[in-house]
Amino acid sequence: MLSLFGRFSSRSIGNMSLLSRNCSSSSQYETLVVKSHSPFVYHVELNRPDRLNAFNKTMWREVREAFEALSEDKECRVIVLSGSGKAFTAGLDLSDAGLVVNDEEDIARRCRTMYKIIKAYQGSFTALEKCSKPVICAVHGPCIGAGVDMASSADIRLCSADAWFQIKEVDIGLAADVGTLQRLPKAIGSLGLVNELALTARKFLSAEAKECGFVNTVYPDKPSLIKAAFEMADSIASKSPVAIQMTKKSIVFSRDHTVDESLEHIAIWNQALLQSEDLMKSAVAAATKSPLPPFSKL
Ligand SMILES: CC/C=C\C=C\CC(=O)SCCNC(=O)CCNC(=O)[C@H](O)C(C)(C)COP(=O)(O)OP(=O)(O)OC[C@H]1O[C@@H](n2cnc3c(N)ncnc32)[C@H](O)[C@@H]1OP(=O)(O)O
Repeated sequence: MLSLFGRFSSRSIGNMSLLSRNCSSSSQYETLVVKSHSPFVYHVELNRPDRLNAFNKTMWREVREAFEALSEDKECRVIVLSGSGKAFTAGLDLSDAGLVVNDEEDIARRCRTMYKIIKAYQGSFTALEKCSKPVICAVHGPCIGAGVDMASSADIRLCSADAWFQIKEVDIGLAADVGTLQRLPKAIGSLGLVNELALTARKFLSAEAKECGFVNTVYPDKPSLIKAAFEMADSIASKSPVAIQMTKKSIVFSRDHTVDESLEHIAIWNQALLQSEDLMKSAVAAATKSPLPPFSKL
């Protein structure tokens, strides 16, 4: 495997298929730490700190597997995503991108292989959006290239003051292709700013990320960021999982559909979900000014 850039030497080259292996949410991963943090709250930590959590082939695969597993895990109601070490992520692993793969001579065959890789990498971040549980993305330090794609597919973004973001792809000769150009305009509501950031690859700092609405809140440092992310997660986990999962589903659906289509979508779902025991339990708690009751697993 050739390195895309000589300076980023190849240290760990994943040799497993992009599209293989199913893990449960408690499985051991090579590039992630996935663990239960508090009742119904899971922590997914990008864990290649010596490579600044750059995405090698194994990490691309494991991210998809982890979020697909957590989506089905009844012990999980909400997920905090963060990075270990000094960066959230330096983006694509330039020594193990999986993009210089082709020994096939024919262009059509090479294209087919490349298409499958791009679709698989897209699927890794779409797995956050498709995950039935909300994902809170807590960014510290550099968040570059694929990192912005990943953060864009989370439901809530928080960051520390030292966080900085960069849609770096044009600097390495790529048009970003795993979600930033599709999701960021909808997250920050300014196509003009997305154009500027994606076309110039200039860095934007935590204050600008907050100002444009990409992150909700900026915390002074990583410990306070992580603490706040888990407090938010605990609050979400205390609520009806029926209500939380449907709220996420409806918000994601509504982003990409008309108001009429989205109202129809929630009406069809809620004709069933309004009959859930969670509604009655929550309504009684509200009426009697009692704390929320425990909810059955979902
Ligand atoms: C189908 C395609 C799908 C997705 C495409 C995504 C595109 C992208 O993600 S584009 C962005 C690619 N990333 C970069 O260009 C960032 C490169 N890194 C840096 O510029 C710097 O490392 C830094 C983030 C500014 C941090 O600098 P510094 O604090 O000085 O740390 P370093 O000494 O540079 O890095 C420490 C260590 O990590 C290795 N490393 C850093 N980034 C990457 C990377 N992207 N890929 C592989 N390895 C990386 C770096 O080589 C160092 O390793 P040593 O062995 O200690 O030298």
